Amino acid sequence: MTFTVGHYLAERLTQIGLKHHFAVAGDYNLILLDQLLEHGGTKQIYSCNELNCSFSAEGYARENGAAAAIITFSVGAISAMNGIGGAYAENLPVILISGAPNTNDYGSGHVLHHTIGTTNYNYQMEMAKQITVAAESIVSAETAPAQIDHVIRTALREKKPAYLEIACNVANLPCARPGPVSSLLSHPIPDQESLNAALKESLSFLEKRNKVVILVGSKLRAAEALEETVALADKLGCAVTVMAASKSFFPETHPGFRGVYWGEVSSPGAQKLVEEADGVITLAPVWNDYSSVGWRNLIQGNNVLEVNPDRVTVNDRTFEGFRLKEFVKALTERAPSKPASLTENYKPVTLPKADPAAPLTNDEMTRQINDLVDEKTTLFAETGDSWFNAARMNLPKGAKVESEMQWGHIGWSVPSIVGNALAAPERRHVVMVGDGSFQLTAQEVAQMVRYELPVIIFLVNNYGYVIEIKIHDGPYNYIQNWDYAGLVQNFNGGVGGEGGGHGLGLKATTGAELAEAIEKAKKNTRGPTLIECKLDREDCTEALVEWGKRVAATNSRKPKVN
Ligand SMILES: C/C(NCc1cnc(C)nc1N)=C(/S)[C@H](O)COP(=O)(O)OP(=O)(O)O
Repeated sequence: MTFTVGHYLAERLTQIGLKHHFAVAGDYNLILLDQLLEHGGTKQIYSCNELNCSFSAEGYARENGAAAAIITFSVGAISAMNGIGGAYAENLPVILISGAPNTNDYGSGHVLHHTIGTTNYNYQMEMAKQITVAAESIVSAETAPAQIDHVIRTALREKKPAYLEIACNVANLPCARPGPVSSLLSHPIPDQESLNAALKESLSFLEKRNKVVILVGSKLRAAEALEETVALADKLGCAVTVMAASKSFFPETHPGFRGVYWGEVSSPGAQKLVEEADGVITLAPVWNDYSSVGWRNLIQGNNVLEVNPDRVTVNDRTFEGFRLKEFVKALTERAPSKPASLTENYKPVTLPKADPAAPLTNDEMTRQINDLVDEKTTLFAETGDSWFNAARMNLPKGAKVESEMQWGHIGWSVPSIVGNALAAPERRHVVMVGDGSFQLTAQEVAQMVRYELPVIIFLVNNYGYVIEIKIHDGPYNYIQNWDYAGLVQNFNGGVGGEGGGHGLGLKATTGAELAEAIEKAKKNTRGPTLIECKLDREDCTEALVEWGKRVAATNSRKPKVN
C-alpha cells in the first residue's frame, strides 16, 4: 500500500492516542476519509451534522485528551466552527480537518459548489484562524508532514483547537512516513530563575497569611495539574473550594473540600470562607460575567496568589516561563502548613426524599440523579438550570462532571456525550439537558442508538428557556413542546423498523415513576435511555433565580457617558 498524505495524518492521530475520529462525508473529503479507513488506526464515527460532529470531537477530547473531526469544505466546516469555538473556549485540543478544493482550481477563476460563490476560497482559512491556535492549508505532499505536525503539536501544547484543510486531490498522494511522536509532545524547558523567583514571592505571601483557601478553576484540567493540586492541598492542610465550571476537578471526599464558590450562589459557607480568607490561591480560574455573578464576586487582588497556566501573579509581581504543573509541584515541596481555614467539618447539603406519589419536582429529580452518580459516572450538565443542579450535587471520588460554562452553546451536551462515551466505554454516561437545549441537537440520540451507547438522558422538560425567563422574560422563551420520550422510537428505526435500535424513551411525572425509569435505564446496556422528567415551569433552583437577577442587572447596565 502506498503511504499517502492521508495515511500520514492517520498515523499521527493514532500516535497521539486517538482510537476514533469523527466525520461527516462530503465530496471534498471522501478520498481523505478513504485514507483514514485504509490506515485503520482510528475508527471512523459518523455524526448527523457537522455541528454535532465538532461537539462529539470536543466531548471525546474531554476524556481522551485530544480529538479530530473531518468535514467537507465550507458548508460543513462553517457549521463545525461553532463547536471549534467551544473547544477554544473550553481549552480542548480538537483538530478540525476540512476537505478542500482541487489544487487546479486555486487561482483559476472557477466558481465552486458549496462555496459562497466567489473565486477566492480563502475565507474559510481566515475564519478558522480566528478560533484556532494553528491553521494550515495542504496543497502539496512535500510540505504536508511539517504542516500536519505543526498543527497537532501546537494544539497539544496550547490545549486549544487547530485547523487543517487538505486539497481533495492531495489526500492520496505518496508521502514520507512520520518519525517518533515524541517530537509532537515535548514542552519547553522551564526557566528556572523565573520559577525560583515566583516560588520565593509565593512563599513570602503564604508566610504572612493565616486563613488560606484554595479555589480551583476550570483551566486546571487543561493544565494537567489535578493530582498536583491534591498534593498541595494535603501539604497546606487548608480548605479547598471549586468554581462551578471546575466541579469534580477536586475530590469532594477530600477532608479539605468545602464546596462550590460562586459568589452569592455558592454552596453554604463557601462564600464566607473564600471572601473572608486573608490568602486565596486561585488555580487556573476563568473570571467571566457568569462565574463572577455579574462582576460582583471577583477573587483577585492583594490577598490572592493567582496561578494561571502560563503565569503566576502575587504581591503585585508577575512571573512566567514555566508550566502551572511545575510551579504547583515546586510550591508543594516548600509550602508551610496552613490549617486555620479548616475550622469546622464540611456538611454537604442533601436533598430530602419526596413523597414518591407527589408530582415530580426539580429537587426530587436532582436527588435521584445524584444517587445514580457513582465513582465511574461522567455527568454532563447542559447550559440551563442543569448547571445549578450539578453544582449542588455531592460527588463520590472518581465521579466526573462536564459542563461548557464559558461557551454555553445550548444543545452541546447531547453530541458531546456521544464522543465522551466512545472515549470511555467503561464509564456510565449521564446527561441532564433541558427541553430547550435538547431541541438544537436532538438527532444525535440516533448516533447513541447506532453505536449502542447506553447513555442515560434526563430530559428536563420545564416547558421553555427557564434560565432566560429568569434573566429576562418574553415570548421568545417559550417553545413548542415535543413528545421527547416518543422521539426515541423513531431513532430506533421506527417500531419493528429496519433500524433495530435499542433506545428507550420513558416519562416521569412523579418520584416513583422516575425511580422506576432509572432502574430500567440501568438495565438498558445496548442503547440510550431518555427519561422525560416533567417539571412545573416555575420549579427551578433558588440559585438560578438569585443568579439570574444579578446577571440581568449587569446585562442592563446603561452605556458609560464620557
Ligand atoms: C436559550 C438559552 N440560551 C441562549 C442560547 C441560544 N443559542 C445558543 C446556541 N446557545 C445559547 N446559550 C438558554 S440557556 C435556555 O434557557 C436553555 O433552555 P433549557 O435547555 O430548556 O434549560 P432551562 O429551562 O433550564 O433554562
